[in-house]
Amino acid sequence: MAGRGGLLMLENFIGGKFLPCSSYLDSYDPSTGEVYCHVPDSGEEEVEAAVEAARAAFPGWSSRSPQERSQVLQRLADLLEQSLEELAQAESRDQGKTITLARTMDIPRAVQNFRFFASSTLHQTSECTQMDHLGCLHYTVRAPVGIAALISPWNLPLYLLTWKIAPAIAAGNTVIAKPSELTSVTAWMMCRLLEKAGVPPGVVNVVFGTGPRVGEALVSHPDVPLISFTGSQPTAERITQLSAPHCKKLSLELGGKNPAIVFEDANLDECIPTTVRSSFANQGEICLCTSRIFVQRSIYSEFLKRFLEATRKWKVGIPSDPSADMGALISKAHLEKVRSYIKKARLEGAQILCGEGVDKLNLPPRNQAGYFMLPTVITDVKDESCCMKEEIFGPVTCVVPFDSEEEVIQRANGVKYGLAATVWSGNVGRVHRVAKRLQSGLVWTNCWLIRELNLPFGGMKSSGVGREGARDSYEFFTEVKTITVKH
Ligand SMILES: NC(=O)C1=CN([C@@H]2O[C@H](COP(=O)(O)OP(=O)(O)OC[C@H]3O[C@@H](n4cnc5c(N)ncnc54)[C@H](O)[C@@H]3O)[C@@H](O)[C@H]2O)C=CC1
Ligand SMILES: N/C(=C\C=C\C(=O)O)C(=O)O
Repeated sequence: MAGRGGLLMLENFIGGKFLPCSSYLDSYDPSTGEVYCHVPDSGEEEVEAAVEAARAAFPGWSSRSPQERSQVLQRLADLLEQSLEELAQAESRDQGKTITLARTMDIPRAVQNFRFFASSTLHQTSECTQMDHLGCLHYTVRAPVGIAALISPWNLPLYLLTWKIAPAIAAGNTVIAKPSELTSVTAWMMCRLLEKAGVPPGVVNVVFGTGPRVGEALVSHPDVPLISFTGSQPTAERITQLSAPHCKKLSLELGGKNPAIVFEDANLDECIPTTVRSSFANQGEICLCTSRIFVQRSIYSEFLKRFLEATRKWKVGIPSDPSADMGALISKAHLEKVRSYIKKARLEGAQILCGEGVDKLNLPPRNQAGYFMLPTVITDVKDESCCMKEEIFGPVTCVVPFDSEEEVIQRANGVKYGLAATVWSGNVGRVHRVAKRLQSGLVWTNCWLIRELNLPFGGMKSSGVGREGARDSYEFFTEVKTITVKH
């Protein structure tokens, strides 16, 4: 919808209707630094209306059969797929990611999320045990919980939001989604498809705005018993505090400081291009991205030389350029934060081998104020450095040598996060041994980001609470009851 100054103006989606808001936020095109869209700056009033709509829709939606709900999800997947190109263009512009990534990863995965949970929800079973000596049979039943708050970040906007909406509504809940205020457009576009897909009014409500205003009103609302959140650890702490008085169910998917461990028997022809991708895909703005690369000393020099060559070929370009490997970072503030880590590394005596401050970035005049930076490789950095400890969430990776298996396991585990590790080795015994000892919710060996949606996804330590996936999401979005029958 065109609004003030011909710019796109989004509206909240509550009870099946698009509703204007009394105030709006500016949303920037990361590739130019210009305002191109206005996003509702919602607050308590909008949350109250969304809760009312979600509450009214719950009895009807939760009493439909899984098959009926599944059909609605399948129709929504089909409609999203029919709009794939339009959604990909919008996601790329709104987030700064390349059009290629939006086309081949973000939007296809959003479609797949609905298809996957439309199917998996049909195959959930409950438990039953016998106690014949007492003449008892025990079984479990599961029921949707109620109104779910779904809060998502800006890095994979529709991908991560639909990863929450799909299982929540498949299980019979009604939802209030709050996308990141920095990337709201594709969620709003999805709302335009809900009625046609057969989603009844009030089953999916979307309120736009900032975390401190609308986010906090949502998570502290007494009639919202469960919260699924993906984002940063400080925000997760705040949400935990606000929800604690109500004992809400929480699923928290947080950040990472993910190690790649490259042993001397690794296949470098596969390892190097994959590790460039795992470090810099989506501008390094994926919680699963590699940011600490431990390389066995005997191959360290060769690895570094080849890794740098490959990184220099990783093309930074405007998001609409189909040949670009990397687009713009999400915001000016985020770009400055990422750059500040390079400055700190320099002050600590680390070497910046390529990228920020070393190589020149060529951009068209229109994009000079965009939030671009080059993929950056740091070496000679200590494990205690903030670049090796903190989540940078940008196109920055550190490469350091190691000597033994035991040493590298200790060092890889020596951070507060525990989300995703990669292990590169041709020795199958070592791969299993190391994977087992890493403190990490996910370990990819000789590959990265191959997702099996059935299996648990999530992190340990400060990387999160709970898991998502076919069974895990179903369990989170339902309440279980154990029934004992004496016969
Ligand atoms: N999945 C991940 O691991 C992600 C990690 N991050 C990390 O977080 C850093 C900051 O990025 P942000 O966008 O500020 O992440 P954030 O955690 O503040 O934002 C994520 C979502 O939470 C909402 N939110 C923020 N404060 C809230 C509050 N008090 N109550 C309820 N909802 C709230 C935001 O509006 C957004 O929808 C990044 O630099 C990166 O390090 C960011 C995005 C995703
Ligand atoms: N949660 C994030 C990525 C998830 C990817 C997936 O489910 O495949 C993130 O980057 O925040």
